[in-house]
Amino acid sequence: MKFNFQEICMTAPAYDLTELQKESRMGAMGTLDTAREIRRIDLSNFEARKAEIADQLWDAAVDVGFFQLVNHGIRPQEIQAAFAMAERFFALPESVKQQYPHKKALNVGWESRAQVRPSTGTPDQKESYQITRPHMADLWPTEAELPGFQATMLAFERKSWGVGMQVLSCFAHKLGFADDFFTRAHDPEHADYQSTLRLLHYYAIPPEVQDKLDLWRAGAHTDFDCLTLLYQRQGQGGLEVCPGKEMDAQAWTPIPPDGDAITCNIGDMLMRWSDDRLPSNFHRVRNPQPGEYMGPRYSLAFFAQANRSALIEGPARKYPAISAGDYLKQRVAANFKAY
Ligand SMILES: O=C(O)CCC(=O)C(=O)O
Ligand SMILES: [Fe+2]
Repeated sequence: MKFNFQEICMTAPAYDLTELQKESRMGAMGTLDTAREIRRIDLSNFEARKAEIADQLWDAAVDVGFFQLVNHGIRPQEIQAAFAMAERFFALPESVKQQYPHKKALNVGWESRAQVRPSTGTPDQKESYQITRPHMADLWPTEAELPGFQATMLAFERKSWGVGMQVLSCFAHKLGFADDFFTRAHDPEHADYQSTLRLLHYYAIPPEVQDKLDLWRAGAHTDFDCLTLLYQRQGQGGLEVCPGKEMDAQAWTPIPPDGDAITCNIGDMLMRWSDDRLPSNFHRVRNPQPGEYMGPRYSLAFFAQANRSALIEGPARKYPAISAGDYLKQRVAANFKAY
């Protein structure tokens, strides 16, 4: 498939969500800003310290929108086990992975170079596999193909959900909702649960193209969800952020992997649900530059996406109510147009 930059620009205004119109303007390289502080929030002793943690989360979310969680209760061994399994999954033969293809209607399963970001108009240089509990019937590799994969990933998904709900309970509190408001909206026992664990593998850069890289590992975007929990691997950097309120300046700040800290960002769903008080933020994964590590990059992302039937409506009703199901459908459609 050929991509023509002008064509992309001309089609951009056709997006009906304002989030997408914004995104279509964010494809340029921009400049570097290393002065922004990515705050680290300590979740230890959560129940007793909840009020203090909620204040810290709120301030970090409002200022930069990205923050890192430490002492979050997920053990380093569990994170490493999930990464090891993800690596094994992506190392399966193409013919095996093809049996578990991405389903656009449900946004689950395996894809390779299929996600075209509205910002760049080119396919992300990655493969990914998405797990959404209720829709996995024919999408798990068999135990013979990859022993222990399903159990490891389901356990990791559940742990990530737990941490995500702690953070969201703080935001609920600050927004004047009941503390368990978002936990109920992300109920995993419900058939319309749509939170997703995504395994990501950005391809190693072959030597012959290392000095002429024009594609993005992940083009600039905001996430569709309420909250993203991102796990990165030491030595495999490239993630950069540009706070939404500063998008006109297009200055990007790197967020290097940092031990077992979980990198978090607010997504568009929570921005809308908070009447824009909690801004979602642009981020991207850039290619390594000459002299940097050119090997593969793995990451794991948990997207807390409210259940399909949940109604997104802020306390001040700034936007018309929309179901989380309808909201997500529009965003997925704009990213996977080709099929
Ligand atoms: O892999 C990363 O570091 C970022 C992934 C990401 O932003 C996404 O999948 O939405
Ligand atoms: Fe993202």
